[in-house]
Amino acid sequence: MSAPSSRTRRLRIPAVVIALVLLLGAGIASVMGVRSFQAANRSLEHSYRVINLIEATDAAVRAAEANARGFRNTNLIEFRPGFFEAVGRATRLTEQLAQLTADHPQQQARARTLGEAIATHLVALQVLLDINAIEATDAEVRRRNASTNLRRVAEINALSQEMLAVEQMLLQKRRQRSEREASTLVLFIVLAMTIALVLLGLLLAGLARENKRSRQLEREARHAVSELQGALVLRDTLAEQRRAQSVYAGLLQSCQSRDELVLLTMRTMQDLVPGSSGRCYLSKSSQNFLESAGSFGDRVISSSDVIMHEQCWALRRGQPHYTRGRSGGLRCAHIDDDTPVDGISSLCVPLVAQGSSLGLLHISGRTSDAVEDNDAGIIMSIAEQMGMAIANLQLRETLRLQSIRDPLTGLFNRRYLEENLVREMLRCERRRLPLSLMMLDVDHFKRFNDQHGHAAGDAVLAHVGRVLQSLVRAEDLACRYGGEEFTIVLPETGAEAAIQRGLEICRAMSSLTIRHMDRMLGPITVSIGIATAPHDSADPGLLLEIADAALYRAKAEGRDRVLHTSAQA
Ligand SMILES: Nc1nc2c(ncn2[C@@H]2O[C@H](COP(=O)(O)OP(=O)(O)OP(=O)(O)O)[C@@H](O)[C@H]2O)c(=O)[nH]1
Repeated sequence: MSAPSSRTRRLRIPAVVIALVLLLGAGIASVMGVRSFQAANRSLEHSYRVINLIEATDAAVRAAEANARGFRNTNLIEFRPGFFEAVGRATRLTEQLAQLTADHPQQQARARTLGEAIATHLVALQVLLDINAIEATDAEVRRRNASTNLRRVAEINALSQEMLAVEQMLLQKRRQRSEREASTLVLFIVLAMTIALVLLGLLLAGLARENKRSRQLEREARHAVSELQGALVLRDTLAEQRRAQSVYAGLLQSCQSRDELVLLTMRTMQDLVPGSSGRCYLSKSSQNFLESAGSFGDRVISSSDVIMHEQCWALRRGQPHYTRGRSGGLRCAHIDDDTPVDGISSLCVPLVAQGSSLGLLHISGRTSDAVEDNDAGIIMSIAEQMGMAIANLQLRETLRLQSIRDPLTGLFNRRYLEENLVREMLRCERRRLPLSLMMLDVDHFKRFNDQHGHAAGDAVLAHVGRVLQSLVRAEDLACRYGGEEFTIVLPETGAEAAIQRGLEICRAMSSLTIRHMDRMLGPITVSIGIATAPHDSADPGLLLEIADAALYRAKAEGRDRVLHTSAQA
């Protein structure tokens, strides 16, 4: 593409020079032609003037002859002036003829000869006017004179004719030369103009082609610039998205709860895919449905708050499921039927970690501005990180529960009790409210173990744990203190209320029927010792000891009872 255009460009200057030279040549030729035409006209005019002079001279000589003869024949005096006027005219004309033919020496020589002959002839004619002299002349002399006159007239005629013929010939030659020159000139001008016009036409065509090519290149350059700008914007967007993802990954590690994690994810999604909206569903442990845990954006598609596992293609297949408009894939059953289809894209991405399904990210948006390829990549990356974060959170929660819960009864363990008893006592003390502490021990548990076996004993302890959990308030702390001994912290509870609660527990335990290995166990009874702060002590360790002492006394007094340091039930 570049080689021909550069060759054309190289030829352009010589072509312009040639075209200009040809046009200049045509111009000069035109001027020269006009001048040559003028010169030819002048020489033609000159020839015509010479011819006219010859004919006028001849006419003047004839007029002189006619007047001379008229006078001699009629003797009328009127012929004399005409004669002399004709003689004078003939003499002037012969002189003019000699001057006019100065450009042609031979013609001038003829003109002079003719002038001399005419002059001689006119002198001879003048003799005719002198009648007396003629009559005095004898007949022989007159006859000789007449013969001489005739010869001179013939000579004058011959000279005139010769001059006329020569002038006609010159006229003819000049005319032919003028025509030849004119034809050559016209041919040259036509050729020069044609070549110049062809060259200029070719140049203009080349320029037009180049102009078109330049415009095309300009368009391509503009397109390339806009593509580059688009690429730069995309690069910036991707960099911003990478930065947001890295911030998200960092913050994920610090999330303390699923709610926090969902909130963070929704905000991040809002930033990363601003044109879309979405929801996050989390699985309920050991249940076959997912609940909406958070959302972002203005919803363009309506999806159920609770979805069954089988309602979502992504959950069923364990991989992302993408739909685009009416014809772009099957919609999941959790999307409401009456939501618009055309121009809407949606993407369901399962939240998976270590092979187990933890939830679902459902993103939707208008096809033009959301859930495109890049967005889908981001959403899947976010879903992957979120899945792992949820799994980590669950693991942490499990470990935390394991560290504070007793695995057999599900109640808090002794370490948790000791940590939280101090806090609860301080809180109640600040608010000037009482706090009761209950120590509970299963009666004759050794005997029970011995009769039914250790596994049956474990089953009883697990049941006791469940009963205690069901009988305490949410703010109470039910703990397994160790072995078959339990502790319940009752914040904001005075001695009376604590004793009532203890009695309820005793009744619930004695009516407990436990089935283990197809055998009915029980009934069981429990003994309970209670101490209340700040009445008994404001010190957690001491309060425990006082409650334990009350329990010891309850055992000593016959078991299956509740005993408070300050009162007995
Ligand atoms: N099955 C089972 N037994 C336990 C567990 N922890 C402690 N024990 C048993 O509980 C019994 C406690 O017996 P003791 O402390 O002598 O008291 P008791 O037999 O309950 O008699 P009193 O408390 O005086 O009514 C022991 O035999 C322990 O082995 C446990 O986790 N599971």
